Amino acid sequence: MIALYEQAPLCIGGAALVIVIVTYTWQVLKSPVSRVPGPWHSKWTSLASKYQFLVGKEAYYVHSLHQKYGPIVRIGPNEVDISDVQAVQTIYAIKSEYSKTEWYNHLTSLPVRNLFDATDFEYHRRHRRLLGANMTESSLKAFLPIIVPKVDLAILRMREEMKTRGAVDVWKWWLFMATDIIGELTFGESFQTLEQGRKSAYTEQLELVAPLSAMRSIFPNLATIIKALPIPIFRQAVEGTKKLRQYSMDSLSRHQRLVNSDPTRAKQSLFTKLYKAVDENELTFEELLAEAQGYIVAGSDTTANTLTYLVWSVARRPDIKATLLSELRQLPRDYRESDLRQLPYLSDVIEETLRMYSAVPGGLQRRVPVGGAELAGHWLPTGTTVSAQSYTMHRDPFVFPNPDDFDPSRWREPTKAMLDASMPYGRGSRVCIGKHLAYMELRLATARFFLAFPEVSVSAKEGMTDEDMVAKVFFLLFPQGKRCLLEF
Ligand code: HEM
Repeated sequence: MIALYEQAPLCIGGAALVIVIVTYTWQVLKSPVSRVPGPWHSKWTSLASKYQFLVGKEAYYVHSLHQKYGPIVRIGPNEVDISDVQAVQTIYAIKSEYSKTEWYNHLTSLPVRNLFDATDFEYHRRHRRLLGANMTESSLKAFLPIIVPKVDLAILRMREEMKTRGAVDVWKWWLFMATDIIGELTFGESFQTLEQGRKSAYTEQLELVAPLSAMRSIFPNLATIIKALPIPIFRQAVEGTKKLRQYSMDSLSRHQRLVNSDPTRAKQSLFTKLYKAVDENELTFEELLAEAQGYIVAGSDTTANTLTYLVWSVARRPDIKATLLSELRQLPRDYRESDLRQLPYLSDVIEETLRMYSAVPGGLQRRVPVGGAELAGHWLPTGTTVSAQSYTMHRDPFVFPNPDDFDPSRWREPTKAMLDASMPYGRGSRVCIGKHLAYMELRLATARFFLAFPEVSVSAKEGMTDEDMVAKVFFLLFPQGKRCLLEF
């Protein structure tokens, strides 16, 4: 009797465990998501895809699932990825009711939300309206006097590096260029990485913060504990977060004071007009700060990596380079950015790069709205996480024949199916706000680069091989060798 009494806690614990397991099993098995095709383990856990995210391969993993299971695949008990045009049009519609998931909140450590990570529709709409006015094709023309000299300086620095090193790391210089451009357009002053030839302190801090962001996005609860532990890599990340915030606050305040005191002398930035919104209480300074920090991250690696893959892809294909050069050589000597918009092959090369090397190739997570939804032939309950990834959408062989070939000519007369499947900048109400700025930089840098270095080819110096260019994906894509050596 006494022995039984002593064992009671054990029995109660055991019974509770059995109840938990049975309830979980019951929930999993009755969930409509469990009927979506996918690997058996994804019914129970999303650990496999989380692991793939941490090693930079989730986009490839999900793509392989699509090749095996079809246009809709289960990647976790409550998570599916879809590669189906109709479903994509529903999920990422202009007036979509599919909100971004909390995953976006965990990706950044900002105390208030910004355009990129906002999950609330109204908050996002208000910010998009305020920020959008400066990001149209026509308003961005005013910033060409800031952008063009930075492109030219990047080309000059590449020429210098070629002389001293015998090869040029274009990845580094495009990153410096894109960072300096978005830095000056945001803060009204450049990071001057092109001038100094090395990463800015801001970029260095961003890199230190990255491991914690990755950890937080995958294991949000664990990250809170890890942050408090004396592990150097995470301590540095916490310190880095504070420094980034301080730098952004100082720069924005400095620029704001200049704009308010002498608007004619202050350099125009994408945020100049927004100080008025702050004064009129349409936007808080904290929100403005969060937007500025978001712009630096969203506007640097994306454009730099796209340019890197573009020049690398063209440099290794003499036929494509010759066609591009013959078009570029017809430009007047004093050509303007508007002339570049008229060049069809330049545009085809850019589109093909965006197809094959989308800077954000993985799934863009959204939440199924209240009431559930029928997508790609499956009923998904309220709250299911759904995503589509450009990596897979851009490799449908029925839409893009020989999808692994870099073939700009496929864009000469794009089919409706091609346009429907394309999503390098996302789609709908959350489509990239920096898309016109990115196109501007891509056009200018590509034209300037190939006209300056028509003999460019891929370098084998310093052990550079195609392996360096295999892309890793931590939400953003980058070459795993963290370099791209070319020579001319
Ligand atoms: C080739 C260059 C670029 C590519 C491929 C790209 C791609 C994307 C993609 C795929 C999204 C959607 C993300 C999602 O739905 O989760 C996005 C959103 C965004 N991008 Fe870009 N981007 C590029 C350049 C830029 C630049 C230069 C900026 C500078 C301001 C920028 C700022 C943003 C912002 C703020 C958002 C969030 C928009 C919103 O949710 O309303 N991007 N970008």
